[in-house]
Amino acid sequence: MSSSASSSESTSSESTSPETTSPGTTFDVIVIGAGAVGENVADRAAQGGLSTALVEAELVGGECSYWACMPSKALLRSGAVLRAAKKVPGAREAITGEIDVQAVLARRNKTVNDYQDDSQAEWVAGAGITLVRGHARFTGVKTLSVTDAQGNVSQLTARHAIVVSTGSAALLPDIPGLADSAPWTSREATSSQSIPARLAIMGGGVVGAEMATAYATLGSKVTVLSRSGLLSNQEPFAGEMVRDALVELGADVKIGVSATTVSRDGSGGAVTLTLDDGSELVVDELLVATGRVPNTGDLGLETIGLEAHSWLEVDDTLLVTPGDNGALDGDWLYATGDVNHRALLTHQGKYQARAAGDVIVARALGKPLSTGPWGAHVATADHEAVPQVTFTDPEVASVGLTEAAAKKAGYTVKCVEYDISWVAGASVTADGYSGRAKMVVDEKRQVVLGVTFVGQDVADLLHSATVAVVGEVPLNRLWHAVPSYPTLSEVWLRLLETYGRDASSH
Ligand SMILES: Cc1cc2nc3c(=O)[nH]c(=O)nc-3n(C[C@H](O)[C@H](O)[C@H](O)COP(=O)(O)OP(=O)(O)OC[C@H]3O[C@@H](n4cnc5c(N)ncnc54)[C@H](O)[C@@H]3O)c2cc1C
Ligand SMILES: NC(=O)c1ccc[n+]([C@@H]2O[C@H](COP(=O)([O-])OP(=O)(O)OC[C@H]3O[C@@H](n4cnc5c(N)ncnc54)[C@H](O)[C@@H]3O)[C@@H](O)[C@H]2O)c1
Repeated sequence: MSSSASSSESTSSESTSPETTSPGTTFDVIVIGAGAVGENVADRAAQGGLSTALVEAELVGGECSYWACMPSKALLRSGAVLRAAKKVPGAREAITGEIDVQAVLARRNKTVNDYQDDSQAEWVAGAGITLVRGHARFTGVKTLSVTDAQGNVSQLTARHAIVVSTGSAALLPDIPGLADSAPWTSREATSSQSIPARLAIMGGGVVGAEMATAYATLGSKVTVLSRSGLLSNQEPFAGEMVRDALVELGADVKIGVSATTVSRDGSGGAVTLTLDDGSELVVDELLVATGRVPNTGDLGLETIGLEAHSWLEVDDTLLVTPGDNGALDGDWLYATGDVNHRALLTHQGKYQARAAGDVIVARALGKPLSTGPWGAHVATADHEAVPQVTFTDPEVASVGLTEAAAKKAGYTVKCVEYDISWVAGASVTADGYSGRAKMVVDEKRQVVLGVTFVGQDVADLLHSATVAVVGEVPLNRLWHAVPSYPTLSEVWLRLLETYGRDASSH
């Protein structure tokens, strides 16, 4: 399932390429965690000619493939297609029944390959990477022990680098009774084989908003408890539009309300939440979607002078920043993906993986480094050019800085907004199209700092904005990027027109 399924040989003259893993095996590079990110680091290192081991405790493919991106999108897609068809006369009349929940769950199961990772393990082998199954723990500088499912322990040593790509897990807030109430996390929400009649969701972030959309569509009576507005890291109108849509789907969205205690009646009984507005909520399942913690609790970090349970702070080449920790001397410890807390997104982690894999190869082989901003060996885009699509209905697609974030960062900005329903492409897409776009412009440099699109089918519009932000394309040049008629991308032209054209600067 990895995006870059090319094969490679470990041909470096200084490399050893073991056939099997045995006590004391040495590799050039060891990657801990075969999620989407770890797979890509290992692939780049192997393609660069380094002998590479990939250690995985659960399923090759990680969270994204089995319990996050892919199953969540599978749960959401059928409802989105159905609603889209209902907005187009001719198609609408052809809909003769309700959503088929069992078929949706079956398609989700197929999407996650029934929780089997053989095809991904096959890809790893084909890429010339040695897969080591088991739980890795540091035992010292450049050394690890790996404990497999049978309890056998083997030792691995890295010649050049170890990369921690162990991802993150759901955070459970410290609310009395919560941990003992068998709450759902994103894992249960994305893998459930049935739809609870009543589902409460704690947290109005991305997981909360997406799962509220999915479960409300699939028949649950959903109640969302959100301390702040929904999707509070986005432009405010995004969360407001998603909230309105959820209410239309029959969900109850309680803003500014938190649970103070949680309890469950016996095993598998109803869950009761007491809320800080004085009310009580009784549901069949409670999904906790209140953020993430790093998978660094049982990693032996103490043996190399780092703290267990901490996020691993890295520089732009993805090296764990050493501070005054002598154990990290020699540029050998890297962290990529969720575990470094830079941008908890698969695509951004894979971007880091490409930079990290390549810089490890360059450092190992003494090749020139390209570590200035936007160089080949750095993850510059993590700072101010991160794209993200939230697959609610309407979708929220954004890149770069929001107005609030840009002002906080010290930019002088001018922002323009536009109602996407006014472009011709929107009226073709759906009757009664509802959507909004916003562009944040750096007034000084006349470049786009951030763009947000909210509406049906805006996800694939996003890359145009990402190119504009990353390329720092001047506004006067963007006028020459002509959007095709009649597509949703004409919103670009409208945003520019709303901003105004300065002919003197051309
Ligand atoms: C519900 C949900 C939906 C999401 N949807 C999207 C989306 O649509 N798009 C998007 O871009 N992002 C999405 N994300 C975020 C995305 O899932 C993560 O950013 C991504 O999975 C991070 O990849 P990773 O490789 O860093 O970590 P992971 O995918 O978590 O992989 C880490 C791997 O390391 C293994 N591991 C951990 N510790 C050890 C150890 N000690 N020894 C050996 N192996 C170990 C784990 O078993 C795991 O396989 C979603 C997240 C959630 C929760
Ligand atoms: N489509 C996507 O790209 C996608 C989808 C799902 C998840 N993800 C990624 O996964 C990560 C985790 O998502 P998430 O939704 O768990 O985290 P999040 O940080 O996006 O949202 C968590 C929300 O929970 C709230 N919260 C925290 N404690 C609370 C409490 N005690 N009671 C009520 N609310 C509380 C926070 O204020 C916040 O709004 C995100 O960083 C996201 O980028 C991405």
